Amino acid sequence: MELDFVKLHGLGNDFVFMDDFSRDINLTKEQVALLCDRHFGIGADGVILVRPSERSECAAYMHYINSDGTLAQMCGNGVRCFAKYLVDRGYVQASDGQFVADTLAGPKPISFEVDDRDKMTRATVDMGHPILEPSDVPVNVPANATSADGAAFAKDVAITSPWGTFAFTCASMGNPHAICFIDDFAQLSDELFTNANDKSLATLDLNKIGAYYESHEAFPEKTNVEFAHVRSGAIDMRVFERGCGETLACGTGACATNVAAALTGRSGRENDIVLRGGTLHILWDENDHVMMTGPAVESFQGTVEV
Ligand SMILES: N[C@@H](CCC[C@H](N)C(=O)O)C(=O)O
Repeated sequence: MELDFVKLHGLGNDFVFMDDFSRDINLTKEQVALLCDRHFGIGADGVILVRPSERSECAAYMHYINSDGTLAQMCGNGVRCFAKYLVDRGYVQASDGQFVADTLAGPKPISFEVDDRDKMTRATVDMGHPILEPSDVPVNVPANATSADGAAFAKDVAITSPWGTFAFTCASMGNPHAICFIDDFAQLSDELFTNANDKSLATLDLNKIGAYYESHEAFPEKTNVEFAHVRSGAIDMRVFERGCGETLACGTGACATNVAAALTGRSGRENDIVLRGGTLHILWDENDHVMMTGPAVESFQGTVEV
């Protein structure tokens, strides 16, 4: 079968988009893995099928599939690219400046900016409220803290690994995240770094430690794993994503990290989250909504045989 595709990315977190308004694309896990393969396929972190929405207020439905073929409820970088796909192809009027995207995690209102050719450049997505109750994240640990709004959550919960014990704060943005803040990388085992003479977030061996925690028994639906370092005015973050491994950026991960930093008293509620692929601006507002702002870029389009 030949399928048309468009490749888009948000800060290097990249996706193969396909028009599935007729709902007749049914990809197997193997086909998704091949499309996402960087040597034998197009190369991407996930596939996004653009489908009709059953909600009258929504322009379309984003069906997100990780590169290993598993479904995820939400994708922050993907939903900005979804907005660009819809605006640039005229499914959403550029002059409207806003619309609502439908996702497995519910409707997400989006406002966007366009350039002088009416192509979308940046978007702010209302990602909704974070889910903090541990059983809803889900994470199999009891809540050990309460937010200023009275929400119980798992704060800096110690979970052991073969390389030492790490403290995770857990939150869901529709999909699960476990965030570990590290102040001093020099204290960690040499085995966790690709260069033990330069221990930093940049040299942390995420393929080792991220993969371990992604599938840890504490996380019944697996988890996205973030390692973060708070500095003045910004938070540096790297992510090992459930179902695709390390990516250059993760929108939901940036939102969850911002929430976790605020919840644990490490920062305020508004931060630049600095990822390998660039920076997202995240605000956890007074109405308990997390607002994510960042770019979306189209790379190329083509036809592929699956
Ligand atoms: N890259 C995404 C998240 C994609 C889904 C994730 N891997 C999961 O399985 O939950 C983002 O930008 O949020």
